[in-house]
Amino acid sequence: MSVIEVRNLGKKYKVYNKPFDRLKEWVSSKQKHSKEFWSLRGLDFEIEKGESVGIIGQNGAGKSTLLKLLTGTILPTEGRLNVNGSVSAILELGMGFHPDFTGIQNVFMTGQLMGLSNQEIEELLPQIEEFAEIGDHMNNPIRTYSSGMTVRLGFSVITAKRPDILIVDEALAVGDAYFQHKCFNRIKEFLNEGTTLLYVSHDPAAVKSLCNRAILLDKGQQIKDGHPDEILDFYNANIAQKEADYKIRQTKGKGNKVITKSGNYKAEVKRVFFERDNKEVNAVQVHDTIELVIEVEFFEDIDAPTVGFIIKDRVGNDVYGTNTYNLNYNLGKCYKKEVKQIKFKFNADLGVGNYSITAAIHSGPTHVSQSYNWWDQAATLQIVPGTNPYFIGVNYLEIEKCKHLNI
Ligand SMILES: Nc1ncnc2c1ncn2[C@@H]1O[C@H](COP(=O)(O)OP(=O)(O)OP(=O)(O)O)[C@@H](O)[C@H]1O
Repeated sequence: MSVIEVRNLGKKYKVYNKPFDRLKEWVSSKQKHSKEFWSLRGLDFEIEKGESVGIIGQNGAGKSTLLKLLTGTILPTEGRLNVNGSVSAILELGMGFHPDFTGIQNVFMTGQLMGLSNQEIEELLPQIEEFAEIGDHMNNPIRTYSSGMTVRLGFSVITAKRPDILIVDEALAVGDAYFQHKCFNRIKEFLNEGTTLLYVSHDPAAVKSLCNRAILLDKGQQIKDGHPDEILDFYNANIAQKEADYKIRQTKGKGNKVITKSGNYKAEVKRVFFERDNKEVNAVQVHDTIELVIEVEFFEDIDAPTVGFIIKDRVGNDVYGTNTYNLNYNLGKCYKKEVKQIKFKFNADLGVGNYSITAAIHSGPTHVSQSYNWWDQAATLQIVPGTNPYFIGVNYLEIEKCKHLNI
Protein backbone atom coordinates (compact mmCIF):
# COMPACT_ATOMS: atom_id res chain seq x y z
CA MET A 1 0.00 0.00 0.00
CA SER A 2 1.39 3.41 -0.90
CA VAL A 3 1.56 5.86 1.99
CA ILE A 4 2.66 8.78 -0.15
CA GLU A 5 1.34 9.37 -3.65
CA VAL A 6 2.61 12.31 -5.68
CA ARG A 7 1.07 12.99 -9.08
CA ASN A 8 2.32 15.69 -11.48
CA LEU A 9 3.13 17.86 -8.47
CA GLY A 10 4.25 21.44 -9.05
CA LYS A 11 4.85 24.57 -7.00
CA LYS A 12 5.12 27.98 -8.62
CA TYR A 13 6.28 31.17 -6.92
CA LYS A 14 6.15 34.76 -8.02
CA VAL A 15 9.56 36.36 -7.92
CA TYR A 16 9.98 40.11 -7.65
CA ASN A 17 13.14 42.00 -8.51
CA LYS A 18 12.60 44.52 -5.73
CA PRO A 19 10.37 44.22 -2.64
CA PHE A 20 8.56 47.37 -3.76
CA ASP A 21 7.46 45.62 -7.00
CA ARG A 22 5.14 43.41 -4.97
CA LEU A 23 3.26 46.48 -3.72
CA LYS A 24 3.22 48.04 -7.22
CA GLU A 25 1.67 44.89 -8.66
CA TRP A 26 -0.84 44.72 -5.87
CA VAL A 27 -1.95 48.35 -6.43
CA SER A 28 -2.12 48.19 -10.23
CA SER A 29 -3.25 44.71 -11.15
CA LYS A 30 -2.92 45.55 -14.91
CA GLN A 31 0.85 45.83 -14.86
CA LYS A 32 3.06 42.80 -14.10
CA HIS A 33 6.12 43.38 -11.96
CA SER A 34 6.91 39.76 -11.21
CA LYS A 35 8.24 36.66 -12.92
CA GLU A 36 6.90 33.16 -12.42
CA PHE A 37 9.29 30.56 -11.07
CA TRP A 38 8.58 26.86 -10.77
CA SER A 39 10.36 25.63 -7.67
CA LEU A 40 9.15 22.09 -8.45
CA ARG A 41 7.38 20.70 -11.49
CA GLY A 42 6.11 17.37 -12.79
CA LEU A 43 6.98 15.22 -9.77
CA ASP A 44 5.43 11.79 -9.97
CA PHE A 45 6.14 8.93 -7.55
CA GLU A 46 4.69 6.64 -4.93
CA ILE A 47 6.24 5.57 -1.65
CA GLU A 48 5.19 2.27 -0.11
CA LYS A 49 4.80 1.58 3.61
CA GLY A 50 8.16 0.85 5.25
CA GLU A 51 10.31 2.29 2.43
CA SER A 52 13.10 4.69 3.39
CA VAL A 53 13.71 7.21 0.68
CA GLY A 54 16.57 9.69 0.45
CA ILE A 55 15.82 12.97 -1.33
CA ILE A 56 19.01 14.22 -2.95
CA GLY A 57 19.86 17.31 -4.95
CA GLN A 58 22.10 20.34 -5.10
CA ASN A 59 21.19 23.64 -3.41
CA GLY A 60 17.99 24.99 -4.87
CA ALA A 61 16.94 21.64 -6.38
CA GLY A 62 13.56 21.80 -4.64
CA LYS A 63 14.07 19.41 -1.70
CA SER A 64 12.73 21.76 1.00
CA THR A 65 9.81 22.73 -1.23
CA LEU A 66 8.90 19.04 -1.55
CA LEU A 67 9.09 18.51 2.21
CA LYS A 68 6.99 21.63 2.83
CA LEU A 69 4.36 20.31 0.40
CA LEU A 70 4.38 16.89 2.08
CA THR A 71 3.99 18.38 5.55
CA GLY A 72 1.21 20.72 4.36
CA THR A 73 3.18 23.89 5.16
CA ILE A 74 2.56 25.09 1.59
CA LEU A 75 -0.01 24.09 -1.03
CA PRO A 76 0.77 22.82 -4.53
CA THR A 77 0.12 25.03 -7.57
CA GLU A 78 -0.72 21.98 -9.67
CA GLY A 79 -0.98 18.21 -9.35
CA ARG A 80 -1.99 16.24 -6.29
CA LEU A 81 -0.53 14.73 -3.19
CA ASN A 82 -1.89 12.03 -0.88
CA VAL A 83 -0.29 11.30 2.47
CA ASN A 84 -1.84 8.40 4.39
CA GLY A 85 -0.80 8.18 8.01
CA SER A 86 0.56 10.23 10.88
CA VAL A 87 3.52 12.43 9.93
CA SER A 88 6.34 13.70 12.13
CA ALA A 89 8.69 16.18 10.53
CA ILE A 90 12.15 17.02 11.74
CA LEU A 91 12.78 20.09 9.64
CA GLU A 92 14.31 22.89 11.66
CA LEU A 93 14.58 21.43 15.14
CA GLY A 94 13.45 23.74 17.89
CA MET A 95 12.30 26.50 15.50
CA GLY A 96 8.77 26.27 16.87
CA PHE A 97 9.87 26.62 20.50
CA HIS A 98 8.93 29.78 22.40
CA PRO A 99 12.11 31.31 23.84
CA ASP A 100 10.45 32.59 27.03
CA PHE A 101 8.88 29.28 28.01
CA THR A 102 10.74 26.48 29.75
CA GLY A 103 11.74 23.23 28.09
CA ILE A 104 8.84 21.42 29.78
CA GLN A 105 6.31 24.06 28.74
CA ASN A 106 7.59 23.85 25.18
CA VAL A 107 7.29 20.06 25.26
CA PHE A 108 3.59 20.49 26.08
CA MET A 109 3.09 23.13 23.38
CA THR A 110 4.83 21.07 20.70
CA GLY A 111 3.08 17.88 21.82
CA GLN A 112 -0.30 19.59 21.49
CA LEU A 113 0.59 20.80 17.98
CA MET A 114 1.44 17.19 17.16
CA GLY A 115 -2.09 16.25 18.19
CA LEU A 116 -1.21 14.61 21.52
CA SER A 117 -3.45 14.98 24.58
CA ASN A 118 -2.02 16.46 27.78
CA GLN A 119 -2.25 13.04 29.41
CA GLU A 120 -0.23 11.46 26.59
CA ILE A 121 2.42 14.19 26.86
CA GLU A 122 2.53 13.71 30.63
CA GLU A 123 3.18 9.99 30.12
CA LEU A 124 5.83 10.62 27.47
CA LEU A 125 7.63 13.37 29.42
CA PRO A 126 10.05 11.16 31.43
CA GLN A 127 11.15 9.43 28.23
CA ILE A 128 11.54 12.80 26.42
CA GLU A 129 13.69 14.14 29.29
CA GLU A 130 15.77 10.98 29.37
CA PHE A 131 16.47 11.03 25.64
CA ALA A 132 17.32 14.77 25.51
CA GLU A 133 19.82 14.44 28.39
CA ILE A 134 19.74 18.13 29.27
CA GLY A 135 19.01 17.58 32.97
CA ASP A 136 17.71 20.54 35.00
CA HIS A 137 17.73 22.80 31.95
CA MET A 138 14.27 21.40 31.24
CA ASN A 139 12.99 23.92 33.83
CA ASN A 140 14.80 26.91 32.27
CA PRO A 141 13.57 29.14 29.43
CA ILE A 142 14.64 28.03 25.96
CA ARG A 143 16.44 31.36 25.37
CA THR A 144 19.09 30.17 27.87
CA TYR A 145 19.73 26.98 25.84
CA SER A 146 22.69 26.39 23.56
CA SER A 147 21.77 25.47 19.98
CA GLY A 148 22.77 21.86 20.70
CA MET A 149 20.41 21.68 23.70
CA THR A 150 17.54 23.06 21.59
CA VAL A 151 18.19 20.43 18.93
CA ARG A 152 18.26 17.66 21.55
CA LEU A 153 14.94 18.69 23.03
CA GLY A 154 13.38 19.25 19.59
CA PHE A 155 14.31 15.77 18.36
CA SER A 156 13.21 14.10 21.61
CA VAL A 157 9.74 15.65 21.48
CA ILE A 158 9.11 15.08 17.80
CA THR A 159 10.14 11.44 17.98
CA ALA A 160 8.55 10.69 21.37
CA LYS A 161 5.87 8.68 19.57
CA ARG A 162 6.61 6.54 16.52
CA PRO A 163 4.96 8.13 13.46
CA ASP A 164 3.72 6.27 10.35
CA ILE A 165 5.81 8.65 8.23
CA LEU A 166 8.96 10.39 9.41
CA ILE A 167 10.32 13.31 7.41
CA VAL A 168 13.85 14.40 8.25
CA ASP A 169 15.66 17.38 6.74
CA GLU A 170 19.41 17.96 7.06
CA ALA A 171 18.56 19.02 10.66
CA LEU A 172 20.51 16.13 12.17
CA ALA A 173 23.78 17.45 10.80
CA VAL A 174 23.75 20.00 13.65
CA GLY A 175 23.87 18.25 17.08
CA ASP A 176 27.11 16.72 18.41
CA ALA A 177 28.40 13.35 17.24
CA TYR A 178 27.11 11.51 20.33
CA PHE A 179 23.57 12.84 19.94
CA GLN A 180 23.59 12.32 16.16
CA HIS A 181 24.35 8.68 16.82
CA LYS A 182 21.42 8.41 19.22
CA CYS A 183 19.13 10.05 16.66
CA PHE A 184 20.21 7.64 13.91
CA ASN A 185 19.56 4.70 16.21
CA ARG A 186 16.08 5.96 17.02
CA ILE A 187 15.32 6.42 13.32
CA LYS A 188 16.59 2.89 12.61
CA GLU A 189 14.33 1.51 15.37
CA PHE A 190 11.35 3.29 13.79
CA LEU A 191 12.26 1.81 10.40
CA ASN A 192 12.39 -1.68 11.89
CA GLU A 193 8.94 -1.13 13.37
CA GLY A 194 7.46 -0.13 9.99
CA THR A 195 7.80 3.65 9.78
CA THR A 196 8.23 5.11 6.29
CA LEU A 197 11.15 7.54 6.07
CA LEU A 198 11.81 10.51 3.82
CA TYR A 199 15.29 11.79 4.41
CA VAL A 200 16.91 14.87 2.87
CA SER A 201 20.68 14.96 3.13
CA HIS A 202 23.87 15.90 1.33
CA ASP A 203 25.69 13.17 3.22
CA PRO A 204 25.98 10.04 1.01
CA ALA A 205 26.99 7.84 3.95
CA ALA A 206 23.87 8.77 5.89
CA VAL A 207 21.62 8.16 2.88
CA LYS A 208 23.26 4.80 2.20
CA SER A 209 22.98 3.68 5.80
CA LEU A 210 19.34 4.73 6.26
CA CYS A 211 17.69 4.49 2.85
CA ASN A 212 16.79 1.72 0.43
CA ARG A 213 15.74 4.11 -2.33
CA ALA A 214 16.75 7.59 -3.45
CA ILE A 215 15.12 10.27 -5.58
CA LEU A 216 17.35 12.85 -7.27
CA LEU A 217 15.97 16.33 -7.87
CA ASP A 218 17.61 18.91 -10.10
CA LYS A 219 16.28 22.40 -10.83
CA GLY A 220 12.84 21.40 -9.61
CA GLN A 221 12.65 18.25 -11.75
CA GLN A 222 12.70 14.61 -10.72
CA ILE A 223 15.82 13.34 -12.52
CA LYS A 224 16.26 9.81 -11.18
CA ASP A 225 14.62 7.35 -8.81
CA GLY A 226 16.30 4.10 -7.81
CA HIS A 227 18.76 2.32 -5.56
CA PRO A 228 20.82 4.78 -3.42
CA ASP A 229 24.12 3.48 -4.86
CA GLU A 230 23.06 4.19 -8.43
CA ILE A 231 21.55 7.59 -7.63
CA LEU A 232 24.46 8.77 -5.46
CA ASP A 233 27.06 7.72 -8.03
CA PHE A 234 25.18 9.70 -10.68
CA TYR A 235 24.78 12.68 -8.34
CA ASN A 236 28.49 12.73 -7.47
CA ALA A 237 29.44 12.48 -11.14
CA ASN A 238 26.98 15.24 -11.94
CA ILE A 239 28.38 17.68 -9.39
CA ALA A 240 31.90 17.11 -10.70
CA GLN A 241 30.66 18.11 -14.17
CA LYS A 242 32.42 21.35 -15.05
CA GLU A 243 34.07 20.95 -18.42
CA ALA A 244 32.02 21.08 -21.60
CA ASP A 245 33.32 17.68 -22.75
CA TYR A 246 32.47 15.96 -19.45
CA LYS A 247 30.24 12.91 -19.89
CA ILE A 248 28.38 10.66 -17.44
CA ARG A 249 27.74 7.13 -18.68
CA GLN A 250 25.54 4.66 -16.82
CA THR A 251 25.52 1.06 -18.07
CA LYS A 252 24.29 -2.26 -16.68
CA GLY A 253 26.98 -4.55 -15.27
CA LYS A 254 26.97 -7.95 -13.56
CA GLY A 255 23.66 -8.81 -11.87
CA ASN A 256 22.05 -5.76 -13.49
CA LYS A 257 24.04 -3.44 -11.22
CA VAL A 258 24.29 0.06 -12.64
CA ILE A 259 27.86 1.16 -13.40
CA THR A 260 28.43 4.92 -13.33
CA LYS A 261 31.55 6.32 -14.97
CA SER A 262 32.26 9.95 -15.71
CA GLY A 263 34.95 12.22 -17.12
CA ASN A 264 36.12 13.57 -20.45
CA TYR A 265 37.11 10.05 -21.60
CA LYS A 266 40.59 10.94 -22.87
CA ALA A 267 41.37 7.76 -20.93
CA GLU A 268 39.08 5.20 -19.31
CA VAL A 269 39.36 2.93 -16.29
CA LYS A 270 38.48 -0.41 -17.87
CA ARG A 271 38.90 -2.91 -15.06
CA VAL A 272 39.66 -2.85 -11.34
CA PHE A 273 40.46 -5.99 -9.34
CA PHE A 274 42.61 -7.42 -6.57
CA GLU A 275 45.43 -9.96 -6.81
CA ARG A 276 47.11 -12.09 -4.17
CA ASP A 277 50.16 -14.08 -5.25
CA ASN A 278 49.33 -13.10 -8.87
CA LYS A 279 45.87 -14.69 -8.68
CA GLU A 280 42.68 -12.64 -8.87
CA VAL A 281 40.83 -12.55 -5.52
CA ASN A 282 37.86 -10.71 -4.08
CA ALA A 283 38.06 -11.94 -0.48
CA VAL A 284 41.20 -11.87 1.66
CA GLN A 285 42.12 -12.17 5.33
CA VAL A 286 42.89 -9.19 7.57
CA HIS A 287 46.53 -8.10 7.01
CA ASP A 288 47.07 -10.22 3.86
CA THR A 289 49.37 -8.64 1.30
CA ILE A 290 47.39 -7.81 -1.83
CA GLU A 291 47.68 -5.79 -5.01
CA LEU A 292 45.00 -3.46 -6.34
CA VAL A 293 45.14 -3.49 -10.13
CA ILE A 294 43.69 -0.58 -12.11
CA GLU A 295 43.59 -1.13 -15.88
CA VAL A 296 43.31 1.98 -18.05
CA GLU A 297 43.01 2.53 -21.77
CA PHE A 298 44.15 5.77 -23.42
CA PHE A 299 42.16 7.43 -26.19
CA GLU A 300 44.57 10.35 -26.52
CA ASP A 301 48.25 10.93 -25.77
CA ILE A 302 48.51 12.07 -22.14
CA ASP A 303 51.64 13.19 -20.38
CA ALA A 304 52.07 11.87 -16.81
CA PRO A 305 48.45 11.13 -15.82
CA THR A 306 47.57 10.36 -12.22
CA VAL A 307 45.85 7.08 -11.31
CA GLY A 308 44.26 6.80 -7.88
CA PHE A 309 41.79 4.94 -5.75
CA ILE A 310 39.61 5.28 -2.66
CA ILE A 311 38.60 2.38 -0.45
CA LYS A 312 35.13 2.97 0.97
CA ASP A 313 33.30 1.13 3.72
CA ARG A 314 29.84 -0.46 3.40
CA VAL A 315 28.00 2.86 3.66
CA GLY A 316 30.39 4.87 1.51
CA ASN A 317 32.69 6.49 4.08
CA ASP A 318 36.22 6.98 2.77
CA VAL A 319 38.57 4.59 4.58
CA TYR A 320 41.73 5.34 2.62
CA GLY A 321 42.66 6.92 -0.68
CA THR A 322 45.80 7.85 -2.54
CA ASN A 323 47.18 8.17 -6.06
CA THR A 324 50.35 7.90 -8.11
CA TYR A 325 50.93 11.66 -7.82
CA ASN A 326 50.98 11.52 -4.00
CA LEU A 327 53.14 8.41 -4.14
CA ASN A 328 55.62 10.25 -6.38
CA TYR A 329 55.18 7.66 -9.10
CA ASN A 330 55.36 9.03 -12.62
CA LEU A 331 53.51 7.09 -15.34
CA GLY A 332 55.40 9.07 -17.97
CA LYS A 333 54.03 9.70 -21.43
CA CYS A 334 51.02 7.51 -22.27
CA TYR A 335 49.98 7.08 -25.89
CA LYS A 336 46.60 6.74 -27.61
CA LYS A 337 45.39 3.08 -27.81
CA GLU A 338 47.77 1.96 -25.06
CA VAL A 339 46.38 -0.15 -22.20
CA LYS A 340 48.25 -0.09 -18.91
CA GLN A 341 47.82 -1.84 -15.57
CA ILE A 342 48.80 0.17 -12.51
CA LYS A 343 49.39 -1.96 -9.40
CA PHE A 344 49.29 -0.79 -5.78
CA LYS A 345 50.68 -3.31 -3.31
CA PHE A 346 49.70 -3.06 0.38
CA ASN A 347 48.60 -5.02 3.41
CA ALA A 348 44.83 -5.30 3.79
CA ASP A 349 44.87 -3.78 7.27
CA LEU A 350 41.13 -3.39 7.32
CA GLY A 351 38.36 -4.58 9.59
CA VAL A 352 36.20 -7.56 8.71
CA GLY A 353 33.48 -6.53 6.24
CA ASN A 354 32.83 -5.40 2.71
CA TYR A 355 34.52 -2.48 0.99
CA SER A 356 34.12 -0.83 -2.40
CA ILE A 357 36.79 0.74 -4.56
CA THR A 358 36.52 4.00 -6.46
CA ALA A 359 39.15 4.29 -9.19
CA ALA A 360 40.11 7.32 -11.24
CA ILE A 361 42.50 8.69 -13.82
CA HIS A 362 43.06 12.42 -13.96
CA SER A 363 45.71 15.11 -14.30
CA GLY A 364 47.62 16.62 -11.35
CA PRO A 365 47.08 15.86 -7.67
CA THR A 366 43.25 15.64 -7.68
CA HIS A 367 40.49 14.95 -10.20
CA VAL A 368 39.34 18.56 -9.86
CA SER A 369 41.75 19.86 -12.54
CA GLN A 370 40.99 17.41 -15.36
CA SER A 371 39.08 14.21 -14.78
CA TYR A 372 39.67 11.73 -17.60
CA ASN A 373 37.60 9.00 -15.95
CA TRP A 374 36.10 8.35 -12.54
CA TRP A 375 34.43 5.09 -11.54
CA ASP A 376 32.64 4.63 -8.20
CA GLN A 377 32.21 1.05 -6.94
CA ALA A 378 34.57 -0.25 -9.60
CA ALA A 379 35.39 -3.31 -7.46
CA THR A 380 34.56 -4.80 -4.10
CA LEU A 381 36.77 -6.40 -1.50
CA GLN A 382 35.66 -8.68 1.28
CA ILE A 383 37.83 -8.88 4.38
CA VAL A 384 37.45 -12.04 6.44
CA PRO A 385 38.97 -12.77 9.87
CA GLY A 386 42.60 -13.84 9.91
CA THR A 387 44.71 -15.36 12.63
CA ASN A 388 45.00 -12.01 14.46
CA PRO A 389 43.12 -11.35 17.70
CA TYR A 390 39.47 -10.28 17.44
CA PHE A 391 38.98 -6.52 16.95
CA ILE A 392 36.28 -4.11 15.82
CA GLY A 393 36.29 -1.15 13.42
CA VAL A 394 37.40 -0.55 9.84
CA ASN A 395 41.13 -0.34 10.61
CA TYR A 396 43.43 -3.10 11.69
CA LEU A 397 46.18 -1.75 13.95
CA GLU A 398 48.85 -4.20 14.89
CA ILE A 399 49.17 -3.88 18.68
CA GLU A 400 52.85 -4.53 19.34
CA LYS A 401 52.68 -4.96 23.06
CA CYS A 402 50.19 -4.77 25.88
CA LYS A 403 51.44 -4.09 29.40
CA HIS A 404 50.37 -2.73 32.76
CA LEU A 405 52.06 -0.73 35.45
CA ASN A 406 51.31 -0.58 39.15
CA ILE A 407 51.44 3.05 40.23
N1 LIG B 1 9.00 31.44 -1.13
C1 LIG B 1 9.72 31.36 -2.24
N2 LIG B 1 9.63 32.34 -3.17
C2 LIG B 1 10.35 32.27 -4.31
N3 LIG B 1 11.21 31.26 -4.63
C3 LIG B 1 11.34 30.27 -3.74
C4 LIG B 1 10.61 30.26 -2.49
N4 LIG B 1 10.96 29.14 -1.82
C5 LIG B 1 11.85 28.49 -2.59
N5 LIG B 1 12.09 29.15 -3.73
C6 LIG B 1 13.00 28.75 -4.81
O1 LIG B 1 12.71 27.43 -5.18
C7 LIG B 1 13.91 26.73 -5.50
C8 LIG B 1 14.00 25.46 -4.68
O2 LIG B 1 14.19 25.83 -3.33
P1 LIG B 1 14.33 24.76 -2.16
O3 LIG B 1 14.54 25.52 -0.89
O4 LIG B 1 13.18 23.82 -2.22
O5 LIG B 1 15.66 24.00 -2.60
P2 LIG B 1 16.54 22.94 -1.78
O6 LIG B 1 16.78 21.81 -2.70
O7 LIG B 1 15.87 22.64 -0.49
O8 LIG B 1 17.86 23.74 -1.54
P3 LIG B 1 18.92 23.72 -0.29
O9 LIG B 1 19.71 22.46 -0.41
O10 LIG B 1 19.74 24.94 -0.56
O11 LIG B 1 18.10 23.83 0.97
C9 LIG B 1 15.07 27.71 -5.24
O12 LIG B 1 15.46 28.28 -6.47
C10 LIG B 1 14.44 28.75 -4.34
O13 LIG B 1 15.05 30.02 -4.53
